[in-house]
Amino acid sequence: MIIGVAKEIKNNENRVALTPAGAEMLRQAGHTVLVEQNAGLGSGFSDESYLKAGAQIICDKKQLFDSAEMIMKVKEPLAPEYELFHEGQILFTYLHLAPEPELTKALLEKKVIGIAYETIEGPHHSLPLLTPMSEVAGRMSVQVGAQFLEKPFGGKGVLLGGVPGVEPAQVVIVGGGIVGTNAAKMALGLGARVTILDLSADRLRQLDDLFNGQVTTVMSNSYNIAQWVKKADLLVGAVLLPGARAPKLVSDDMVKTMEPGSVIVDVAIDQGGSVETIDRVTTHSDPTYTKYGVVHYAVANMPGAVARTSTFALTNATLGYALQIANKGWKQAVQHDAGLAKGINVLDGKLTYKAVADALKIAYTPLEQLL
Ligand SMILES: NC(=O)C1=CN([C@@H]2O[C@H](COP(=O)(O)OP(=O)(O)OC[C@H]3O[C@@H](n4cnc5c(N)ncnc54)[C@H](O)[C@@H]3O)[C@@H](O)[C@H]2O)C=CC1
Ligand SMILES: CC(=O)C(=O)O
Repeated sequence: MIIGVAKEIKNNENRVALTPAGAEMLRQAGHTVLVEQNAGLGSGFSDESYLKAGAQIICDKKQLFDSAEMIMKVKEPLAPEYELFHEGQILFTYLHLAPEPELTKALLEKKVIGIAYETIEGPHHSLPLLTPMSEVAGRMSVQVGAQFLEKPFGGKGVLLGGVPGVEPAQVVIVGGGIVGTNAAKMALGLGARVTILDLSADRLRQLDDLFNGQVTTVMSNSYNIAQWVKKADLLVGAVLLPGARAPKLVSDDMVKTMEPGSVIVDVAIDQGGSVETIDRVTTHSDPTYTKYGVVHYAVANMPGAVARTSTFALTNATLGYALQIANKGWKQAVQHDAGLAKGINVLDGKLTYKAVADALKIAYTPLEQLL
């Protein structure tokens, strides 16, 4: 198979979908790997390192897209990329289609085979290609939250851990999955008080065990969320209903009860965001805005800022799937791996992921009907 690795164009997106090691493994399996010029630079990989691994460097983005049977990316395509796809081309990347009607329309019109990292399933409904970036973003949420709590960054001037004689800050995390757990680890490590709300009583039990009672676990409902949002110095949005638009769990009225200079980091923004006062996606170059005196951070590609760590973590998880798709062809690969099949969101002009179809009010076609 001819595989094209595109350079990312999103604001401060420094990750790349394939490392030189991955290029070498695909080459050894008999595939042709085309890498867009400078695609790896933001993660510390030179064009020479890809050439040494047996890849070819392509200077022209259009030529790369025209030649490749499978395009590997990190982030969802942006408008200037929509035109570059061709019918039957495989796109292997994060897609997050539920909040993206224009992108979805473009991929359907182009009849692209869109395999979304974030909906591929592993054992027990785990999300193996989302997990590594959720680990990164969960950890970062506390790092960036701590910074924006500082006065020069618009915050109330509170140190997460406090100091002897001065109480620590209160971190409230809505959603106790991978992002939530990693945020809690960092916040506890810095000495903050931590509360996690989740819908699943089993998950709350696991968190209580995992943190040995050091975090407060609370059942998620609108009453409890309102109580805890009011107390939060740092609020982290970390919910997910796979594929679907994130539920707006934190209302406008709840945010109004927060103290001025408190901070919200809504990690779930890539699925549309879980906080009502977040009405726009922010970027690494302009990461925050203030509403009702509260600092809002809503960057949809947080791991792009720590690209070297993130690229290794992401490609550790994606490469095996890329090899399956390239070696067997997409159809056989999904027929052999039901978890990989869950990644197919669009195929042959049809929407094949139910939660996305429901969010966008587009007809849903079960994948099995198209195989
Ligand atoms: N902004 C960024 O750069 C990044 C964003 N993300 C996003 O972070 C979000 C969370 O991802 P993960 O932690 O991996 O998901 P996860 O599936 O591991 O955890 C989600 C948790 O939310 C809980 N939940 C669902 N509905 C809830 C409700 N009403 N109240 C409270 N909890 C509820 C679930 O029970 C689950 O424990 C996703 O949208 C993911 O795409 C992940 C990585 C990077
Ligand atoms: C998960 C995701 O959207 C990201 O890593 O950017």
